[in-house]
Amino acid sequence: MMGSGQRNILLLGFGNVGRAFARLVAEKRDELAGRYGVSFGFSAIVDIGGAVVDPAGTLPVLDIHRHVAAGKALEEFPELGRPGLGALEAIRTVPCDVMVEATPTCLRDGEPARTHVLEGLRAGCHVISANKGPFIWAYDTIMEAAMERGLAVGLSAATAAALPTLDVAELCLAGSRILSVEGILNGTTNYILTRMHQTGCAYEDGLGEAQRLGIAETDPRLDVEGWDTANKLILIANRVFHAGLTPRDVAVQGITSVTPERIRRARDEGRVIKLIGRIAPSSHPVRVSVGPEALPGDHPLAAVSGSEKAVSFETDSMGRITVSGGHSSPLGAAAALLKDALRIALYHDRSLSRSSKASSNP
Ligand SMILES: NC(=O)C1=CN([C@@H]2O[C@H](COP(=O)(O)OP(=O)(O)OC[C@H]3O[C@@H](n4cnc5c(N)ncnc54)[C@H](OP(=O)(O)O)[C@@H]3O)[C@@H](O)[C@H]2O)C=CC1
Ligand SMILES: N[C@@H](CC=O)C(=O)O
Repeated sequence: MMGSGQRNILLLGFGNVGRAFARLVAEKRDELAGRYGVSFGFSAIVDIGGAVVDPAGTLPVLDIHRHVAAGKALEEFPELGRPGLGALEAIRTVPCDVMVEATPTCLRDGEPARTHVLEGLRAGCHVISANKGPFIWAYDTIMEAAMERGLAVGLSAATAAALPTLDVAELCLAGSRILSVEGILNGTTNYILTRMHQTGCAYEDGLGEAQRLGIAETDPRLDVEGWDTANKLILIANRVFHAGLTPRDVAVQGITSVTPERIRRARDEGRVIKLIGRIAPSSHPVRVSVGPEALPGDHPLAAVSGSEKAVSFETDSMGRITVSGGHSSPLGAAAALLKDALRIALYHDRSLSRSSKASSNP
């Protein structure tokens, strides 16, 4: 537990991202201890059928990973498996310092992850999330619950993961006014559009490939209908501009109507079609929109290809800052979760113990 040197993690969801995260943390255990003096253990991992539990935080994560990769159910892991143990029961009964949410994003109401996050905070855990659902619907409620308890909420993995978006806006651009944000924030659609551009294939073919890479959402309509991009923009707008937005407030168009013919026409004109998300921070209310656009070849986002992403901030005093790369992948999402977990361990916990101050940001 907190202060004993090891931070224990309760992980919800053991799919592409959950597995990549558990494995990354286990494989980097010695490196993290050596470089940062921080050590993480897992006290519970939960998926839809049950859980594995070890309140001491010594779950043999790599063995569990191998067990699941061999096609066996998580909850059937010898001795530590708990068939039928659900997320809420695990949150209420298994001690942890940090709860990681990596279950599927639900656009309709953010559940059940929204309840998981609030219960995790009530149980006194910091929360880091790859899941956008809770925060598109209940951002302010969740942040208030965290602030009241002096707990941190990390959203790097939910806001384009390996591509830093919040860090750039909040840290690198501190003191500058952000006039506009535009970006390619969904790797799946950028992968599909790139394949269509290169090979003339239909969008369904590119989607199958993105699913095999493990980057498409559990429900891939979120990707191709533009909602994953919109959800990331809502989180960025709510965090950076205190916009108070939900999915009801955004104009979203995806790529399902982008035909090979339209791609060809754009190419003949020296243009490239990309799914672009925009935030206009100074409009009231803050305006967020998503849709396919035919960019001229020299546009800073035109060369972003495959599952890579990019974000571009226009500022009053630093000019235009564009960050690109950070391709979508379960490993990239895992690395973003690890970044938030480390930051909580290094800065939040220590400053809390020194000053007893609360903060909602890791
Ligand atoms: N894939 C990526 O590259 C990225 C994904 N994300 C986000 O990460 C989250 C997870 O994505 P991903 O790993 O790809 O999705 P997967 O579909 O691969 O994995 C989801 C996991 O959650 C489990 N699960 C579903 N419902 C529950 C529940 N009620 N309680 C406990 N576990 C549950 C599933 O169990 P079971 O398999 O048994 O059904 C599965 O283990 C999503 O919210 C996504 O938006 C963020 C960044 C990148
Ligand atoms: N489906 C997303 C991954 C998670 O955010 C993407 O394709 O970028």
